[in-house]
Amino acid sequence: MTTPSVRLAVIPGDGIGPEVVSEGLKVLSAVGPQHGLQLETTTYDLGARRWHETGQTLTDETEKQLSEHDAILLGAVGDPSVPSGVLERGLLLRLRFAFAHYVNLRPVRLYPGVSTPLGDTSPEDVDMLVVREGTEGPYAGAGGVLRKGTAHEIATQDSVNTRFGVERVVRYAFERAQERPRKKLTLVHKDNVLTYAGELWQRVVREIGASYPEVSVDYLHVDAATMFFVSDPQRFDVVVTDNLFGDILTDLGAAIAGGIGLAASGNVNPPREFPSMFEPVHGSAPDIAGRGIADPTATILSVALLLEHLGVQAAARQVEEAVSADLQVRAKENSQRSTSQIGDDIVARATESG
Ligand SMILES: NC(=O)C1=CN([C@@H]2O[C@H](COP(=O)(O)OP(=O)(O)OC[C@H]3O[C@@H](n4cnc5c(N)ncnc54)[C@H](O)[C@@H]3O)[C@@H](O)[C@H]2O)C=CC1
Ligand SMILES: CC(C)CC(=O)C(=O)O
Ligand SMILES: [Mg+2]
Repeated sequence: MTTPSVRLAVIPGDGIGPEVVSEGLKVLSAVGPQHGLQLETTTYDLGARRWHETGQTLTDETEKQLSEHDAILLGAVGDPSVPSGVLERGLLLRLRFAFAHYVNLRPVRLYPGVSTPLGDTSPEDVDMLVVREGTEGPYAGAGGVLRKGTAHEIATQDSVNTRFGVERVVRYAFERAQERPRKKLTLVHKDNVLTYAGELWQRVVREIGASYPEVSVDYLHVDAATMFFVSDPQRFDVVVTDNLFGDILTDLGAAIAGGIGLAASGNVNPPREFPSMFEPVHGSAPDIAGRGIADPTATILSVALLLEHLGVQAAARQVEEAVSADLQVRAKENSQRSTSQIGDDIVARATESG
């Protein structure tokens, strides 16, 4: 069966972004066509270089062009030569908000053979799906500064939680929990202190949960959740949480599942009114950029999420199995491979099994 052609926008971005994205594309262009996928890729030069050259992060025209794609693959943005937040807010968050990426999907899975700081832990013990809200919370940009530069300066950063925004992400999380064997949903918040927002999240989970009687619901304060991620990861199946808590929890999730170089994510617009955007959980890692040592696995696993989103499940499994096989060999051989060597090896495994 031939799948219609897919228009993919590629934003390599900054730091290690271009290095890992080229490996993601290598895998995508090797595996996709085996499943009838015709890819039309357009690369967008956005990030620090462009900002220095033009003063622009993202123009309305580029945003419009991006919106005309079926999906986006992003490396990472952010560079020490650009004031903090300019690219992160002006490019990355702008896209997440403009394209209603209200689901920031972040699987936390320990692959066989991968070592974890948790010690003697098996893959079944770490298998969760974090559903992070992606368009609201403290990232919405509400707040401001009063009396700047004085001894009485006040900076506020408000957390925005709309009924509409909370409801749509919670409903998605219940849907995902419902389809998983354990059917468990954990709401993570801090409702003992953030009482207005926390109560809204609790109420929405209760109300929507009434339509999902098979899903068991649990609640943890975010501080306790960080502890249980490490001490008892088995207790988590699907986790739903706000933008900030989800950001922090998923770096921790990456650490317990073998490291930030393995953690994949998707910024998903479930109604498909806008292109969803797939990217590794990590940032631009300026400390290792340009040395060819970044691990591209997170980006390659993000490509698997992209394939799943495009409905080519068999291709997604093929990529994931190739990664899993590669990770098992890594564990045994403890070899130091370059970014592109890892990409080549995963392509070889994926295509020999395909
Ligand atoms: N989605 C995005 O575009 C994100 C962008 N950022 C931006 O990235 C820049 C750096 O942020 P950091 O807080 O340092 O986070 P980071 O995730 O870039 O790096 C944290 C640590 O993990 C290592 N690391 C990250 N990815 C790796 C990989 N694939 N292979 C091997 N090691 C890897 C880095 O070398 C560094 O030591 C900042 O400008 C930040 O704003 C941060 C997070 C997400
Ligand atoms: C740089 C931030 C805007 C994003 C981030 O850290 C993340 O989405 O994980
Ligand atoms: Mg983050």
